[in-house]
Parts: sequence; C-alpha cells; structure tokens
Amino acid sequence: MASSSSSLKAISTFTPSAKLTPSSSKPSLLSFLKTTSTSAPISLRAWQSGSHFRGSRSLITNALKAVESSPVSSSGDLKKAASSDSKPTILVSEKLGEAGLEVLRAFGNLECAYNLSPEELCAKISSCDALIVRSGTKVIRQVFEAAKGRLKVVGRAGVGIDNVDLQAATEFGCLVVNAPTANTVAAAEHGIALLTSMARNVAQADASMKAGLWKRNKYVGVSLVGKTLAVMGFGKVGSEVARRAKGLGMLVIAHDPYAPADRARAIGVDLVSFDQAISTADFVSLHMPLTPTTSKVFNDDTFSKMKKGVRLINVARGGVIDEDALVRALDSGVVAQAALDVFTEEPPSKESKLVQHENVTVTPHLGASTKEAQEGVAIEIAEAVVGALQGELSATAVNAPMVPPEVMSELSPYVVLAEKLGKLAVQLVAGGSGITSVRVVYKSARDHDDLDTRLLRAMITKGIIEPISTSFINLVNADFVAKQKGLRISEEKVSVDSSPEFPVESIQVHISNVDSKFASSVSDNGSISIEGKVKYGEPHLTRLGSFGVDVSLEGNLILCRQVDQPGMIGQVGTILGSHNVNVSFMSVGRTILKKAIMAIGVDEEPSKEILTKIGDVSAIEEFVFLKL
Ligand SMILES: NC(=O)C1=CN([C@@H]2O[C@H](COP(=O)(O)OP(=O)(O)OC[C@H]3O[C@@H](n4cnc5c(N)ncnc54)[C@H](O)[C@@H]3O)[C@@H](O)[C@H]2O)C=CC1
Ligand SMILES: O=C(O)C(=O)COP(=O)(O)O
Repeated sequence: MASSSSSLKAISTFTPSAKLTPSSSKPSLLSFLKTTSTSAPISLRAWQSGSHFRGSRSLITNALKAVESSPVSSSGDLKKAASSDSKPTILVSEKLGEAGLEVLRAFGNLECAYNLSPEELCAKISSCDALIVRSGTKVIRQVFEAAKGRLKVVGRAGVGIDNVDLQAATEFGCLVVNAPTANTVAAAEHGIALLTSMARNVAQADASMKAGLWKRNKYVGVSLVGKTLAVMGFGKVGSEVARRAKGLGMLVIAHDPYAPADRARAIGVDLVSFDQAISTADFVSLHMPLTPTTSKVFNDDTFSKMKKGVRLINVARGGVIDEDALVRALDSGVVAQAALDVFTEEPPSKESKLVQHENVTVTPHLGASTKEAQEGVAIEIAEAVVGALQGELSATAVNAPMVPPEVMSELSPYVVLAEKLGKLAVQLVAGGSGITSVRVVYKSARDHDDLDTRLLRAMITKGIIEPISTSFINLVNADFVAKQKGLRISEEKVSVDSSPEFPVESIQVHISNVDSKFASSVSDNGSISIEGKVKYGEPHLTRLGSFGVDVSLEGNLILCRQVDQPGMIGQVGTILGSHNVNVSFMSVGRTILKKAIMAIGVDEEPSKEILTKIGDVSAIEEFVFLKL
C-alpha cells in the first residue's frame, strides 16, 4: 500500500541523478528525448515544418527556435550542441555513394576510413556520433563498448543487419537504422542474372573460352520456361525475383512464414510450406534474412529432401546455407548447380571448395552493387542517420519503435505528455526507487487496434527510468533497462465516448506498492496515480490522486496542498519573488473538504531555504518540488 511520507511538511525535492554519459549534450536521438524535456514543448506544427534537410523534419532546429523564444529556457546544452563547432562526427567505414556523402558533409564532420581492422574501428569510435557501414564491417559488442556512450546511431547502408550486434546496440542505447528499399531491384536483378547465367553456364563457358577453348557440347544448359522456382523469403527482393521469373515463363511458388498470402496471390505466386517448396522446385532462390532461425537452414537434411538435380541461387546471406553440406550435395549430384553471391565468411578463403567447385558460379557480394542502387542507398541512409542525429524518430529504425510520419505527426504531443507523466510519476515516489509495477491506462475513442502505444509506452518508461538510473536512457534502451531493473509496465486501453479525431483522450500512470512523497497523489486504491491530457497541443496534468487539477506540464513545478483560504498565492509568491525566483504560472484547484492544490511553475530550482520557507506557511499541509 502506498502511504504518504512520514512528515507531510518535510521538504520534498527531487534531483535526477547526474547523467554519466559524456555525450548527453550531443544532438542525437537523445536530442529528441531532450527536446521533449525542455521547458518549451515542441508543437506539432514545429515538428512538421522543419526543413533542415530534404524531406526531413528537424526537431532540434525547431526545438532551438522554440527554446529561444521561450522565457523559461533551460536549454544551454541544446544550443551548444547545435553550434557549428560541435557538429556531430560521422564515420563511414565502407564505400558510400557520393550523393549520400554530400548530405553527410553538409550536416557534420565526415570521416571516410575504409578497411579498418576491428582494433582500428574500436580506437576511432569513441570520437564518433554515428557510424555508417555496409556488409563488410562487423559492428560487434566491443565497438559499442569502445564508443563509451558517444555513438548514437549506426546506419546500415543496405538491408541485412546481421553484421550489427543489435542486442549490444540496444543495451548501449544506440539506434540502428538501415536503408531497406533502395537496393531491392538491384538484388532481384542480380538474382535473375545468376539464375539465367547458371542455367546456361555463362561464367564457365566464358572462362573456358578465355583459356583458349571452344567447348560447345560441355556447356549445354537447361531451359527456364515451365520450370518451378521456389522463392524462399517472399519479402521485397523475393517478390521482385518472383515477378521477373514469371516473366521468364517459370512457375513460381514461395515460402515465407510471415508473408501475407494475398500479396503473393496478387502476383500469381502460391505460398507453400518449407518442405513443399524445396521438394517440388527445380530452382530454389534464397531471399530470407540471416537470423538464428535461418542460420544453416539449408543443410544435409534439407538437401536430401530436394529434387535430384535442383539448382540453387543465393543472394541473401551465406550463413543460411551449411556450406560443407552444399559441397557434399554438389558432389553427389543432388544439387546440380549453385550460383552464390554471398558466403559465410566474406571474402571466402581462396581454397574454398565451394568457390572452386566447377558447378558453382560465384560473385563477390554484388547484389546491391549497381550505380543506381548505391546512389539510392547512400541517400537513404544519409538521410536516416542525419534525421536520427537531429532527434527524429526513424521510419527505418531496427531496434526502436518505427513510426510512420503520418502516425508520428499525430502522436507527437502525446509523446511529450507521456514522457512528462513518467517523469512526474517517479518523482512522486518517496526515494524514487523500489518501483516494480507501473500500470498505464490510455483512454481513447478509437478502436483499440488503431492505437499504437509502443512509442507512448517507451516514452513513459524513459520518463520513469531516466531519473533513477545512472546510465543514459533513450527510446532505444528504455524497455531493456526497465526490464533489468525489474520494472513491469502493463498497459490498458479504455474506450471512451469522445472524438475519435484525437488518438488519445488521456493517459494515466499508476505506480503501486510504493510510498509517496506527496500524499495527495495517492488515489483511493493506494497507488500513486496521475493523469494527463493534451490541451491545445500542450501537455497538461489533469488529475493527481483523487483530485482533478489542470496544470500545464512545463518547467519546474511546486505542488502544494493547502487549506483553502484567501491569500495563499500572495504568500508563496512573495517568498519566491523575494528570492528572485521567477514564477511562470500559478493555478489553484479546489479539492474536497476545503483543501486546495496549488501548482506554481518556477523558472529556477528554488533553494532549500526557499522551500523551507514555503513549508513554514501554516496553511500548507504538504508540498513537493518537481522537475519536468
Ligand atoms: N546480396 C546482396 O547484395 C543483398 C542481399 N540482401 C539480403 O536479402 C535479404 C532480403 O532482403 P529484403 O527482401 O529486402 O528483405 P525483406 O525483409 O523485405 O524480406 C525478407 C523476407 O524473409 C522472410 N523470412 C524471415 N524468416 C524466414 C524464414 N525462416 N523462411 C522464409 N522466409 C523468411 C520475411 O518474412 C520477409 O518477408 C536481406 O536480409 C539481405 O540479407 C538484400 C539486398 C542485397
Ligand atoms: O543490403 C544488403 O543486405 C546487402 O547485402 C548489400 O550489401 P553491401 O551493402 O553491398 O555490402
């Protein structure tokens, strides 16, 4: 059961623990989070209208504008972060298209350093805010450790993120973004190039002619028309391969446990089981990502289920095949031919039996390597990384909630509210720690399925965790750190009869089984309970415990419960004014039994002496100072 702190009139101040990360003043995804923490919340309009970069909405720029015009600015850090001498440093460790490099150069300090050894990468990374890689750089845990908290974004200039340790990135609060669309066609075209050249022995015949031979009988191929192609992984690349193969007159089936059947049907492809796909196909083309589930999924067992003489194409990842098993299958003739663009180890050893096998056609991971795809990927990743460094939520985030722009613009004021409610709720807990259970209730007139709360939940979690954690917390690692701290956050959606025009009518945060430092925040069921709403685009506290209030959530706040009598505002205002503490707003809400809750917004943090004086006002029964 929650209870009030022992002395109602004890001074209750709350100072969030100092952040240890040296980079906490850098512009980054963190800046989005910081932005929401400034005393000048970002309006939806500001969010949408930024134009720092083509197609991007610059939160930090808008935050600064808002902060500059705000009388209650406490954003020295943000201003410093955006000044030219503190430009973010972006390390590009593999060749990237010039158009993308230009975007990066215009934004930050760009360093291109190719072919770094793991040690060299680790040595450089602590001076970088962002790292952009392709498939050749292994971004392993040691890289995040060596970054010492500075690295905020890893951009993968391409699709596959199997070379980035996502768990480590998440633990270190580092956002990972990729460029998932710009190389789809290139990879699909390369798959088709391998399929057709393998079927007609183009590579082998070419090598033989260059060796001075003319072997027309040896290189008789097989036809594609009427043959069955199994596309394993019916995502972006897989479906483009399917479309093209159908144009070649092939029968196409596909296996993908997550692909919707109607999308397949729309291009005349049947989705079938794994076994059905591999046992009926004449050609098998691989397009699934490398994950723990797909690792070596093509092995002795699977090859034994294939039609004798099957032909295999892999432009996905080498690791989905047990390469030794493939050599055995090629030697036994179960697999007649293979065409491989990707390998378990890249580059493979010169002695690789697979590479040397006469029935195997190989290319050195060229799937994405067209001029067009590389330009597209470079721009896509540069914009994603710049956006993330500016504090935007990325639509291509791999380890954080992905938010489509239209959803984001609608949710942004609620995102600000969510973080503030989390921050406020934790400051009402005596000692600020020992929280194990948080219940969040969203009231909404919308169909529950239409309300995606992942972002709101992450921000509430961040708000709660950040002040009681010594580590750097952001959207990326908030859930992870919460779990580590044994904090369980449950969510409930409640339907209300209001306008579905707004995604959320109110958000409530309830913390149970803790003591409160402000008894008025404890509701009848014994939990610390607060509720907030967005009003005119700004976050407001609308309920505290059992009391209805209406307080704009900005800056620092003193909440007092007092006997409802005249002159209270004057008394407290005089104490603050005589100590040069500027009051930004005051509001008083009457409660039951002649009690009132007074909320005072203050620009500076009042000293202990001032707070003691406020506590000495006889009609004040309890009060708490909160930083928002
Ligand atoms: N060789 C190259 O240069 C390139 C290689 N790639 C590789 O191709 C892969 C696919 O790329 P996209 O199509 O853009 O990604 P995608 O995410 O659009 O498609 C991957 C599909 O695989 C499916 N999948 C996941 N697990 C599966 C399983 N166990 N069995 C069957 N399907 C499964 C997913 O549901 C998804 O539909 C990437 O992960 C990347 O590794 C992509 C681009 C270039
Ligand atoms: O996008 C992908 O997944 C790729 O495999 C492309 O790799 P690359 O960027 O060419 O090293």
